[in-house]
Amino acid sequence: MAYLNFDSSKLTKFVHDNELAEMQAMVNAADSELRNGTGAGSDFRDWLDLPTNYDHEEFDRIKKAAAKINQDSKYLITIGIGGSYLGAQMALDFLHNNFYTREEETTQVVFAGNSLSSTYLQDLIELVGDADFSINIISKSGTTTEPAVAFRVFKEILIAKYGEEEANKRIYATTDANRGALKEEADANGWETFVIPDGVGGRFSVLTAVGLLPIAVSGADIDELMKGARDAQNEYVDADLTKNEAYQYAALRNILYRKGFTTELLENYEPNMRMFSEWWKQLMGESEGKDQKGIYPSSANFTTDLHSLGQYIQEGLRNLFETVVKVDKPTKDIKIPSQEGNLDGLEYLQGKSMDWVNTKAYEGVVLAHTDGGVPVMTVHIPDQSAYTLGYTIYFFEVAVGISGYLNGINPFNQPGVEAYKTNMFGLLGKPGYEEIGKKLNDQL
Ligand SMILES: O=P(O)(O)OC[C@H]1O[C@H](O)[C@H](O)[C@@H](O)[C@@H]1O
Repeated sequence: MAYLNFDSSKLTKFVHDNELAEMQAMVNAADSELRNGTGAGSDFRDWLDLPTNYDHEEFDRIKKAAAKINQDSKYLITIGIGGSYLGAQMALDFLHNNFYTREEETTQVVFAGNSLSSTYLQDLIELVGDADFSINIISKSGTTTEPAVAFRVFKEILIAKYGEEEANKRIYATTDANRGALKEEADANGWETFVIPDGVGGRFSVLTAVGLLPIAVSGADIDELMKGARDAQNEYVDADLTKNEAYQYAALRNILYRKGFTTELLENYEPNMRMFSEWWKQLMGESEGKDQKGIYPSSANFTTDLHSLGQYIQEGLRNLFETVVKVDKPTKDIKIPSQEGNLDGLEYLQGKSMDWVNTKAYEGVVLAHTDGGVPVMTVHIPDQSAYTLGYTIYFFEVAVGISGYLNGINPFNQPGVEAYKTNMFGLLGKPGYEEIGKKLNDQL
């Protein structure tokens, strides 16, 4: 059995025994497109062997930069959006205490540039106050509006606080190796730079410096993270569906999709995995939602959302399926105390582990939702270690590569995200976009 345990045993009501095997020929074709680069978007497959084929010199520099930041900064303002944000945030949440703060000992990693909210940015400025800080600006293109705005604001504060020379030592730029506005600015000012490799798209970049620097600054073990991903890279190579659980997941979600189950909910039973779902949503949504087709990636956080979305999932429109990422061994457990009088009626649970109760809730939900007509699959992950996270990241990355090719699309581009940007630039009066702006303003 693989390190992760993918459980599709509850799908029998929805998927016949023969169906998975009948996908094998299509999976072989998808595998060949992915591995041999014969599929669309083949220039963006370098994440496939990233865990074994990364820049070790840069990896060491990341650790050194993290150590320096830990010494000289109370805050690391990590600026980025989409693939240049979600991976780091989800890893920090996944790997740390729910009330994560490293303020007292070392550096608190905080995020900016992931929205256009002026209130958020001003709140962050007020949080940082007079404290020492550094900036990690992350942008593959170097031109994305949200991070560029936040960077301007914090750069100005940094220079005012430290003067240009010291400020230049406190800015770390993670961007393209050779091109782009950010690369140019970094070179001109002598900032330390880290590379987002050409062949790794933003949503596949968490195991590059994009994720690794903030994760290392947070004190998490990036060696273990890479080791987990490396072992997963070695695990999920066989195109044989009986042997490859990441491919099984990819094939089964396509089988379900073709039966009308067009929305997938990624679910967890740990509040600090909420952002894991947000990371997964970009990975799946940007990869698969194109050519007017694709599974819509959504999420739910349990047991919390059983008290809000639970009704819909149980009895609403039957286009949903669920993929649970279940932690088998919690980082911490608590025993439920006894209480005199038993007024809350919970005495039958006294002395029981709270995680056992959480797991019984999960089991009950799987059966109820299955009865209600919602297919449920589970990816069991052993714990919330850095190793497990690296492994799990790779599981979903390789699955979406196969899944995208199974559905006949290019899983590695994202042409659709430009449409709103063009409109926004027109409305903002960006030079070169005046005509578009004029037309749009007439429509408003
Ligand atoms: O890293 P950047 O070039 O700033 O891009 C950040 C994000 O924004 C874009 O709009 C894309 O849709 C994403 O795929 C990307 O991750």
